[in-house]
Amino acid sequence: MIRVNHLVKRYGETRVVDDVGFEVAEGEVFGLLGPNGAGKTTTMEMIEGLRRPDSGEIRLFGVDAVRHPAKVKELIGVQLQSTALFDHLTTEESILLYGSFYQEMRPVEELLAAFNLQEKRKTLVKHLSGGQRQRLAIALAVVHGPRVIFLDEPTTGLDPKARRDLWEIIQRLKEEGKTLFLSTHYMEEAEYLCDRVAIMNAGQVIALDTPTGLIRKLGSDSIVEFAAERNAADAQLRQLEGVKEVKQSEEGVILLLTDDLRGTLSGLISLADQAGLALNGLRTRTATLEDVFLERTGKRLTDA
Ligand SMILES: Nc1ncnc2c1ncn2[C@@H]1O[C@H](COP(=O)(O)OP(=O)(O)OP(=O)(O)O)[C@@H](O)[C@H]1O
Repeated sequence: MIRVNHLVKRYGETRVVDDVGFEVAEGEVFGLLGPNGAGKTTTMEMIEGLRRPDSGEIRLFGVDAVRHPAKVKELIGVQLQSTALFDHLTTEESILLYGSFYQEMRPVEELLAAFNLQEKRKTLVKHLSGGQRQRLAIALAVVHGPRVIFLDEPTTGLDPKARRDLWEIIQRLKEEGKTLFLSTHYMEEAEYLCDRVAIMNAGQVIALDTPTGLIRKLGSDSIVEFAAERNAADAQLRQLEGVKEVKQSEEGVILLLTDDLRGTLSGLISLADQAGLALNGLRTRTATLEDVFLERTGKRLTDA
């Protein structure tokens, strides 16, 4: 349904999208995960026909999106930034206005219900909460019933409850059979929502798989974390039972990636006694996409 090959976009000397390629299947929730500036928006907007690539191929439903951007726009739904909404229209008026841009539109009632906005139908957009604005922005993207919907960082800036509500809406769209293409810098969001995730860093796709597939490739299912004042025991840490990798974040937190949590912990406690290591804030957790990012780039997603 979406096929991207060797996509490149340069601004000045910098290749902000640098030879990106992937395919998205019908009905899939596909995510671009990466830190700010990784090139996610630029990639999405080239697929949406809003920016022109310097080179590469983009096909949507078999249509060449680089040569026929206008044709592509009819087939897709793009979530507007919530700042692009008209503050002086009501929720219902906004839906009717956007619907009027298309030959056919979904009934207003159905959209208000699907996006949990019935009680806000007569409310001016400027009086909606952040979560309500985001829900409206997505309602407007699907007003004409597109098969594929693009959501650029749909939950950025929302509180946890509003984020959860939006996740539910995204899952319902998936259940309706829509294809969803979303970008996010929240790894839990990518893990929770996406069937497959392309991790982007500095313009490139550095990993692409299902969230569980990406984590499985780490070869370690658990992480042991603690803060240590010094890195003296590094070599010994590497030799602990089960440890596949030792990483140290900039704030001095040591992470042990392990496939034998029990063995690693008991070895670590003995080592701490022998070497006088204080294991401040010691905790264990299961591996996440954050660890995949750290393993590939040496940086934390949140610090990158
Ligand atoms: N029109 C432009 N002119 C020059 N540089 C640009 C332009 N648009 C984007 N860039 C640069 O391209 C890089 C990628 O930007 P992009 O917005 O695609 O990243 P992103 O991964 O979506 O990040 P964010 O989450 O911050 O939106 C950034 O370094 C950005 O400064």
